[in-house]
Amino acid sequence: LTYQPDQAEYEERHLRYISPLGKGNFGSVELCRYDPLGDNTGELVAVKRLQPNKQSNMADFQREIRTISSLHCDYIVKYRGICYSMGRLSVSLVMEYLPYGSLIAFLEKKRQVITPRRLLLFASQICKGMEYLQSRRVVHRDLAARNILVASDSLVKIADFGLTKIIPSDKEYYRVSHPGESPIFWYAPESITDFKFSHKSDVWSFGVVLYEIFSFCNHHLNPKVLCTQKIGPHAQGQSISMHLINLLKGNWRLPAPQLCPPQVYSMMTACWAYESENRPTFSSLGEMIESYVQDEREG
Ligand SMILES: CCc1cc(O)ccc1-c1ccc2c(C(=O)Nc3ccc(C)nc3)n[nH]c2c1
Repeated sequence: LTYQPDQAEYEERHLRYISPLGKGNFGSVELCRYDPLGDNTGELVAVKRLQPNKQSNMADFQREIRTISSLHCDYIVKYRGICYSMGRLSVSLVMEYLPYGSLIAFLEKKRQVITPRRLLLFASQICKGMEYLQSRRVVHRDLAARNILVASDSLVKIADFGLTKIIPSDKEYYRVSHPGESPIFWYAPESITDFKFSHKSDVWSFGVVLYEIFSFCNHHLNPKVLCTQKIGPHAQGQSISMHLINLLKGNWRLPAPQLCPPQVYSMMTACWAYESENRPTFSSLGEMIESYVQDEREG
């Protein structure tokens, strides 16, 4: 019996279902224990089953697996392997299980005890994870607090690569053919108007994640809630995007969350430069955050 800690293929008969973990971009995520010894000593894993009837997603699913199996970074949820079932008809993705769950629930629950310094630590970890993705020419396309998972009180990781795209080596951006269930309130303007995605559009979304973090993911201050309030209830469907674009063109941005340090809000607004080339890079954002943590310590 060879013990292979990071084996790439999981046998379905040893993958024991425990409970649901929520709806992802494709299929749903479940908590399972991989317990080949059958004595409950196996590791807990997060498993995303692809609904077998959605064969159209199979190609996307294979691409997601190829992308994330090549990522190795402390700030990105680790790939564990795959599990074939139904005689290799359907495939499941097996990922590292993060016990604290989503950053949204964590910040809402612990808002009384979390310091701005801890929020900056989380921001710098996400920034480092994004810097790593950029070094691999991977564009996440769905960076949002809902896709950040908490590994411990002092470590968060980027998750859910269902929408990631790899930038072709001869281009600076990736253009998708359709918006899909696009979370437009996290999208850069060029992603809304031209479906263009790049590291610079991920930087825009990073600014929205900073906003979510420093508003402790307060539901009443959620980007979708605030933008919809600003646009007004009468708009619906396609015109919501156009209303949002006009607001952004008119220089409206999400307001500074309460208690948000001015330097942090200026980082957010830098990420929200309308023209993508005027936005900072993840490495410069990382330096800004580090310098701000330094000042705070000396302050
Ligand atoms: C397998 C889907 C996937 C696909 C991908 O490409 C990247 C990451 C993930 C993923 C998604 C969710 C989780 C989770 C969790 O949801 N953990 C938790 C813990 C506690 C509570 C309350 N809720 C929740 N842990 N590891 C996870 C990995």
